[in-house]
Amino acid sequence: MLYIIGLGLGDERDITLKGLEAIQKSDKVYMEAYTSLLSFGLSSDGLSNLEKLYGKPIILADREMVEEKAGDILSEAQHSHVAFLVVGDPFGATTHSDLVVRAKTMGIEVNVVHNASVMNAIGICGLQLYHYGETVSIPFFTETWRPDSFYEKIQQNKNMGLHTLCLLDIRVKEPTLESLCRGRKDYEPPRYMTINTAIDQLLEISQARDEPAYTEDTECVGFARLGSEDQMIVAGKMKQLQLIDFGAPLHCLVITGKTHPLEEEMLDFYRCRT
Ligand SMILES: C[S@@+](CC[C@H](N)C(=O)[O-])C[C@H]1O[C@@H](n2cnc3c(N)ncnc32)[C@H](O)[C@@H]1O
Repeated sequence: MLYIIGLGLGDERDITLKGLEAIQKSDKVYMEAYTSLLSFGLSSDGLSNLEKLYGKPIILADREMVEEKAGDILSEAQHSHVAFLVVGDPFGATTHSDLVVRAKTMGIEVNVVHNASVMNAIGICGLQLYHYGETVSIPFFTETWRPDSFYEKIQQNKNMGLHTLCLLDIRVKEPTLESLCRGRKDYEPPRYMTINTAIDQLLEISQARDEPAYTEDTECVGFARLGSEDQMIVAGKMKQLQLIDFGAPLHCLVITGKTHPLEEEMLDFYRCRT
């Protein structure tokens, strides 16, 4: 049996009772550690908090492990109970479908335990979830790679009056360029994109267009550490949010479309006053 269990967004206590029971029944517990982050991070302390509450040792599975060793995880699940933990919801903006497809193809029973995701937690600001268009991901620009495919999607959403959720890049366990050349793997320190960097990049792309889909005066909402006790939510123009320090990761940004008066009333609670 393969259990795929959502942990929610805040800390170890956000697990559901069903999720906890499934972990306790499992012979081995893996935790996916590269598409999101619980609010206390994955330091050795953070991990031991999880292990203490869940009563089981947890094996951290980075991208390499999930991509290269999925076969091993799945063959364990053929004859024992294996839990695969995912921060947020297993199907909220993450693609664990490949694992499910491989498991089902091998005849392994798959049991998914859902939890809160960033995709629904953003509802707290009052912008209606059914007024959103396609979600976009903003990757870190480099000197030589400045992809702008998110721009057309934001423009299409804007044209339809829809809001856009921008998920911001996470770089965990990325091999350094030097180490790739040397054939030995050294890793860059983890990087999590801030709202400030996202806005810099978004404006760099829109400023090169004739009739930009958004400008520094476009209304947005910035979210940091949703679901944790110190979560931060601020609504304001892009140029206002650009100056705010949102603190520790994770961050995401919503570019608003056409708003309903009730949405505006809710947004007022979060409005930037500067
Ligand atoms: C791949 S998505 C997260 C998927 C996760 N499975 C879920 O359901 O929430 C990761 C991105 O979502 C955003 N994000 C995730 N959790 C967040 C949080 N608690 N607060 C703010 N943004 C968050 C960040 O932009 C992050 O880079």
